[in-house]
Amino acid sequence: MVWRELFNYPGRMAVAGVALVTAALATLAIPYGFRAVIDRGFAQGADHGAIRNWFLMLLGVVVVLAVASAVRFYSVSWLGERVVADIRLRAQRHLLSLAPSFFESNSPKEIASRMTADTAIIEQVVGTTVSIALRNTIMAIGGVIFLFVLAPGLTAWLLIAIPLVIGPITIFSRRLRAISRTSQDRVADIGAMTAEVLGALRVVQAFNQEGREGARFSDAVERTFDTARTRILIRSVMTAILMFLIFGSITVIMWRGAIGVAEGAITGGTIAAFVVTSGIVAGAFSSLTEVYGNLVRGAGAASRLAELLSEEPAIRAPERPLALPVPPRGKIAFENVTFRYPTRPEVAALADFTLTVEPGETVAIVGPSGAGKSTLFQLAERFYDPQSGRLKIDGVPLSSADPAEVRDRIALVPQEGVLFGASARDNLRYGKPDADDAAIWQAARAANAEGFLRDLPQGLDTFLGEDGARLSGGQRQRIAIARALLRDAPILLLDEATSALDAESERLVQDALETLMKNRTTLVIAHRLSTVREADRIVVMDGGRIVEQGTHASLSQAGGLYARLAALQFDERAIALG
Ligand SMILES: Nc1ncnc2c1ncn2[C@@H]1O[C@H](COP(=O)(O)OP(=O)(O)OP(=O)(O)O)[C@@H](O)[C@H]1O
Repeated sequence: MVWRELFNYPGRMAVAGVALVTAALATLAIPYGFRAVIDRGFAQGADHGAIRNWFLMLLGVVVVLAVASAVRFYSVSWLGERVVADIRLRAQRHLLSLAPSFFESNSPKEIASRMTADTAIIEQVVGTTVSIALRNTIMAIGGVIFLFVLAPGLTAWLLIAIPLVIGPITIFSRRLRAISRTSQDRVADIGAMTAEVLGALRVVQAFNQEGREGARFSDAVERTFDTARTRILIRSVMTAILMFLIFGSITVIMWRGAIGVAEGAITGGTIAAFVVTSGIVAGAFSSLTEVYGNLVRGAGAASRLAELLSEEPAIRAPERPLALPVPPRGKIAFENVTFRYPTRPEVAALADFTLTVEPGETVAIVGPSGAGKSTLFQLAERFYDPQSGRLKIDGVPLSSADPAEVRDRIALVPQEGVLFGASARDNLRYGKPDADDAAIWQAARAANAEGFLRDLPQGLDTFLGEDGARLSGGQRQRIAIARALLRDAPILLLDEATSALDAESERLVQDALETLMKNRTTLVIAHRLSTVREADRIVVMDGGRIVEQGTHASLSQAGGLYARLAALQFDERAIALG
């Protein structure tokens, strides 16, 4: 997946590759230059011109190294960031195409963490780790070849010393990595705990539990500290052992080298070049062992994301969708529909359910909790497909139509007015992004939302805040109604709010709803007496089936489930009026 994304930028990849190799070779050229400078440039009686030439050459290499390193860093990091940006965009587009059922078995929280944490790991791998790995591979191989050319005898010693140093590093780093992971988890616990407590601050204070929360937090902080202490202790010991091994081996090798110089077998410049190069080679090897873990982590992150991206949407348009008739009529029919939620296959949320709502008709759905009322809406919006039976809009089966076209014919007013963290204007025209202010105000007026919208500090530009927390329940409902009015769809799915509003607010919402329902086919999950009284038909549901149908008057008289529900659910006047 990552490769495919990378190959969208071949030019950038080529530049990065050339810079990478150039920088690695320039690094290796520096000790070679040192040798020449020491052996020839510093020789007694050497000619100043020769000294200048050697030093200028060395400076030239340094300039190449500096420029190549900068180009490498920029292009490789650029690739890392770009690839992650592309993956994030693709992932979000893909997630929005999945049916809601996917998120019942895959928690949105976990997916959010994949979008941030896993992509960050990939960014690190592409932007840093791969480049470190390539650079160090080139330097390790090139360096060893160079060392053999310089002094084969000493290199043999070095090849014994390298595993001696790398071995402990590998063992320690593995242990350290495990502890770092625990350490990160502990820090995450602290974050989660803080968020939880602040989110429930009112409850904590109302129950006077600040002390207990403090103690709980203090436990978590101390646990984090203990883990961190183990981590830094291991690191300290590791530093001591490594220092000894690295400088000990250098000392031994130098010692061998000094004997060589004394015997006239090698020059001082060669020794200097040898020490610097072996430092580079050792560094390269140790980086390689370190980045290996990161590469593995990156592969894990990439495969989790790839899995997410390859998830097929459960609902999609057929190859050749049937067009819905124009102009729309607004007829909606459920024909022998049986449906079980994928996560709860043992319960039939709808069982052989048949209902036809004629264009312009208002049908109130009433029933106890869990009767399947909301499920009707879920199927009408085609968030799920029924296991048997079918739904039709204007005579076209939903499964043969394009879901986008079906949803275009429907305006949904959910129980809780959902508000996005955006301006009032954008919230209102959510279902019709091209609506102008005149149309927005007209809808707001019809939804009884004009007054409070005009009172907002910056009018329609006012930011409605996270979850629209700055508006009351009734105001949010009226915004949802105005939104549905603007959308102007022939079918209205209305889930009346159960939350109690004060009488004034209730009346405003009710008036707004009446305007909205005019000339539309309406399916309303009713919680208010006024709604059921005005409906053309009341459908009483229980256990996924229709148990009664009729008007308020006829059903109240029948003395069945409706009469009992009405007595409980609607206020006392319901009984009196019924
Ligand atoms: N997303 C879901 N996953 C699994 N089961 C579900 C899901 N949503 C609803 N159900 C189950 O399906 C049945 C019908 O639920 P539905 O939400 O349609 O009832 P309802 O009549 O709207 O109830 P309420 O008035 O409480 O909202 C219930 O048994 C419910 O537990």
